[in-house]
Order: sequence, then C-alpha cells, then structure tokens
Amino acid sequence: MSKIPTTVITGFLGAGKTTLIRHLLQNAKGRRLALIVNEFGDVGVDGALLKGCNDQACPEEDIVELANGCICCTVADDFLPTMMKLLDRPNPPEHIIIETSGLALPKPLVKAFQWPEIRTRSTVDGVIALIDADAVAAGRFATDEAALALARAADPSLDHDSPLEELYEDQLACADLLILNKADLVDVEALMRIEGDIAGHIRKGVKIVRADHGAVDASVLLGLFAGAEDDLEARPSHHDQDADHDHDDFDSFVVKAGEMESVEPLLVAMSHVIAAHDILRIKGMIAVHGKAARMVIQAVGPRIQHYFDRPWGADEARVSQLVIIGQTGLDKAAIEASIKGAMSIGAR
Ligand SMILES: Nc1nc2c(ncn2[C@@H]2O[C@H](COP(=O)(O)OP(=O)(O)OP(=O)(O)O)[C@@H](O)[C@H]2O)c(=O)[nH]1
Repeated sequence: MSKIPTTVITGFLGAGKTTLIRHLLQNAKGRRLALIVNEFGDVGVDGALLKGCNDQACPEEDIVELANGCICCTVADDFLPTMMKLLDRPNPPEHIIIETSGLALPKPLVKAFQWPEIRTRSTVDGVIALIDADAVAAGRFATDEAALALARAADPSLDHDSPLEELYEDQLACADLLILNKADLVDVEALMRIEGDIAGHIRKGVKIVRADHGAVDASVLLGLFAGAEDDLEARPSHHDQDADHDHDDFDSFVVKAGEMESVEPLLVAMSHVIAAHDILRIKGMIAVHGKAARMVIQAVGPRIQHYFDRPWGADEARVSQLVIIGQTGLDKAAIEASIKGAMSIGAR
C-alpha cells in the first residue's frame, strides 16, 4: 500500500499560510486534498475562511479544524486521532495538507509521523515554511540586542533569544522549501537581504521561492518527496531538549459583540491598540447590519485589512468576534476596553 503524502505548512502568525492554502485549493488541478487546520486562538478563523472557499478540491467535510492550542503540544490527543480518521476513510484523500498555528514548532509534528500507526500509511512529503517578508524587513523577528544585554545584566542565567526569533529559526531549520511571501510589500533589495540572512538558518539545498499572496504553483509545493520524518536529526530546534515545551510566551483572547452599524470606529480603535501595545495579530469576523455577507478583519503588525468574504449561512449567528494574539503580558483589560468600546459605538 503506498503512503499518502502529507505537506506541513508552517510560518509565523500572519505570514500568509491560509492565503497560500486557499490558492492551492483553487489550483489543485483535480487532486483530492484533505486539510487539517490548527489555530492558537479559541475561534477557528482560518477554518472558517477555508471552508468559505467551497472548493471542489477540498469540500467542507475534508477540512478538519484543531483549534485547541498549538498542534505541536497536542499531538497525541488531537492530531493522531484526526489523522487516523482521515487515513481510515473508505476513500482517503490523495494528499493531506496541515496548516500549523503560527506559534507551532514544526518538528514535534513531523516526529509524530514516526509513530507506527502513521508511519506505515503516510509520509511527510515536505515541510513548507512561509516567511513574511514585510515583517522580517521591519525587524520584527530580530532580537533587540540592547534589550537582551540589559536583561542579561539583570539576570546572568538568561541565555535565550526572543521567543519570536526562536520560533522563526525553528520553522526555517525544519523546512524543505521556503516561501518568501508578501514580496509585493518590500523592494528587491530587501528581498535579497532577507534571502542572504535566511541562508544561514536553512539546511543545504533548501530552495527559497518568492511569492505574492501565496500564489505558488501546486507542482512546486506538492511532490517534494522529502520523507521528513526520516531525517529529523538534520533539522535542529531550540526546543530539542524540552520534551514538554509550552506556549507561555504567548497569549490570546477573544472579544465578542453583536452586529455593527459601521466598521470604521473599530478600524480606528484597532490601529490605536496595535500602536500602543505589543499585539502580534488580530483576526476575526464582523456582522455588519444590513449586509448579507460577513466581513473578515485581519491585522498583521500595523497592517489592517477588511473585506466581505461570503454570505452568512441561514443557521449561523450574526456575531462579531476578534481574536487578539500577543506576547504574554499584554494589557488585556485596556485592549479589550478599547476594542469593545469601538464595537459598541458601531453597534446597533
Ligand atoms: N500584501 C500582502 N498581503 C498578504 C500576502 N499574503 C497574505 N497577506 C495578508 O496577510 C494577512 C494574513 O494572511 P493569512 O493567510 O491569514 O496568514 P496566516 O499565516 O494564515 O495567519 P495565522 O493563521 O494567524 O498564522 C491577510 O490579511 C492576508 O490577506 C501577500 O503576499 N501580500
């Protein structure tokens, strides 16, 4: 029996994983794909967006959401049973795609493919890491050396990089292919500089492909035949010693409201809280009064995007909800008050 190939898509919060997968589904050229979507926050925004594609390559029932924490920490409880269910189907998919949460370490997930139940039936065709060229160019993953030196002076036992930088490096080091996404937002010099920097963090022979909105041909992404589970030693991680790593460095919460008359006050409040607090990501759906379609809101760093994606379903509650993710220590009360305040000004 031949093994079903699985592609793991990794990359930091907002790098463009869901956008790339949407593009892949829309250009699957007849392949039957199944999708496992993992998210850090408590609301399954990515799953909802991908189900919104309503695409023949991957109908809704082939999209499984794991919104219960990062997949790397829930491998045994969540990932294994989900994978077994997909593999046990009478008509299993031709290729499985896993979108990890932006905070997940890819290596523990790849390691799960060494488990006997999976190893005989599926293989990791490739780990694909997306890089947000805009965020890297803005220095968002680089350690603030001055701050680190100060922290070390106060506590000489400190030996780690910033959690963002560690994650970024782990994702790069595990990859079989790198997608340098958001190439539209930076100039060619910046792209070349990033490529030069990345070269020091990736395994030999790994290619870097530039992309705009994750538009990469399926033939480039699928069929890498990496068998990643068989060469884990070649993929170093900052967390190789932590059998039980967790995500204490990051935090998320959800702000909910009903329908909104106008989204403008919310957009203004979002740009204020993003400027004032260390927020990494905001995403969610808004119900706009009188509009049949639901509005999607996305913020990555200072960039905020909003658009209508698809009509609300007849059985769906028209609620507005936003997931806010940042490093631990966010002033949740202040952020919530500001966002909730804007939601209630805009509400009916
Ligand atoms: N300008 C630009 N925007 C992009 C590109 N790719 C994605 N985006 C935008 O970036 C935001 C985040 O994209 P997603 O695809 O949701 O990113 P993600 O990696 O799935 O995010 P998480 O699930 O939070 O980790 C959205 O607003 C996208 O429209 C790109 O190449 N260029």
